[in-house]
Amino acid sequence: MVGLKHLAPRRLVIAVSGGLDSQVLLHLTWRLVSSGCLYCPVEVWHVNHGLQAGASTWQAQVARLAAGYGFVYRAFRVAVSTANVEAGARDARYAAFSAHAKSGDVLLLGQHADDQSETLMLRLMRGSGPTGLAAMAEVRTSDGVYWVRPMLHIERRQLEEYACQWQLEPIEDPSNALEVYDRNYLRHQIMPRLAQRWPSLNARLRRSIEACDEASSLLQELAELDMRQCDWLASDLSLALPAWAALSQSRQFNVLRCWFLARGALPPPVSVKAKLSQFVEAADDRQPQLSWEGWQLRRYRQRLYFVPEWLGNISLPQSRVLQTRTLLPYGELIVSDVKGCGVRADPQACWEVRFRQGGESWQPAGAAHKVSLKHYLQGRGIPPWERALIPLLYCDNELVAVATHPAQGWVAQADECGWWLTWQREHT
Ligand SMILES: Nc1ncnc2c1ncn2[C@@H]1O[C@H](COP(=O)(O)OP(=O)(O)OP(=O)(O)O)[C@@H](O)[C@H]1O
Repeated sequence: MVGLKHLAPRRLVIAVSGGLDSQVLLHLTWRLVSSGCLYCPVEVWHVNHGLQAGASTWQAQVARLAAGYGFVYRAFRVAVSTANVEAGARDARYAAFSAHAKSGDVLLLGQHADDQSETLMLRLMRGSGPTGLAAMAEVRTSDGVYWVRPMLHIERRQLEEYACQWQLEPIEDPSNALEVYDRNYLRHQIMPRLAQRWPSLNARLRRSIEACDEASSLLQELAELDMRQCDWLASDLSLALPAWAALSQSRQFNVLRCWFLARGALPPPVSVKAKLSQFVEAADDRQPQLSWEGWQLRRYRQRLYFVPEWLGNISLPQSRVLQTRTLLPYGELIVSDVKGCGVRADPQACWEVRFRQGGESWQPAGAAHKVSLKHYLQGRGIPPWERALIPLLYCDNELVAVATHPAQGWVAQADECGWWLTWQREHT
């Protein structure tokens, strides 16, 4: 198995459906463990999608398998949305794995070379670009968890021979025969014909996959360079509009695509792309915006912002009593003691966090007199859609501090000692 011996996991988890691939994966792992090549706790995880009559029987069969190999066994029951059963089952399964995996875990999945070729073909049919056509990654990390597919270079035929040699008894999922599912249709009707005409089909397709993977890495590197050039700020998800607009159109799209994918959002569809130049050229005071799939592109003072739509729909509390940690609907305020500068600490006073209603005024640190909050926020370049969300700190009904900059400490009135407030804002 590719690379598995070289991993040093905190815990090794094998995702086992009970089918051919995962049974071979399980057996190979057991051989590595029993020959002393792998020293770590090993667990077998099974997801019961509850979709088939045999689901509970399979769950029990996988439990027996795991016990036979001497591995810890865990099963998760998930609910699958029925709109698209195939994708729903996969999403529910990956969500269950993500929810239970911990940083340092290595999670093994049993996809093989034929699965990889099918994935490429499915993505071609969907019109994917280089990133999609790079198909499944052999190793991917997320939140410290390694998702590894060690059998991507092994053909299904080889797995069948292995299963036969070791007398494994894979569970046959009857839904694998249903050609209403695109993958099954490809597997049964298309791939065998292609392989007849072009022998070593998987190896041929793998060359394209590798070329796409390389092209995708280059596009990512170019996007990172361009984003730096465009003064991209992670703190407020924005970049400089003039620098971005000066790029060629392909590089503009490339920046947006990589930017959005990194935030877990879908890249802009063709309909949005077609409106981009109009959006860039619109006058500032028109407050132009483009929306798709729960996200918006907005402009403010020569910067381009990528804003999650839910931000506009948050229901904010009228007021919250300030605590050492005050949880707000999209972030947290943390109070710590400081010397030299801070909000003057008076534990006897009534401290509250509120949000903007309009008409507020206050006296920022160093200012000779009070200013309107609206002008203050304009002066700090806070975009209009952000202003309602900024936590305001009140002491005995008087506005004393304003959290204008997420993810940074903020102070209002200088004093000998006091409180330092950190506003940790959640971005999606
Ligand atoms: N119900 C499940 N529980 C745990 N892991 C699963 C489950 N379904 C799939 N997997 C994991 O994902 C891999 C790829 O899944 P795929 O969608 O090809 O499912 P599959 O065809 O049912 O896999 P298999 O050939 O193991 O039956 C499997 O090899 C396995 O590691």
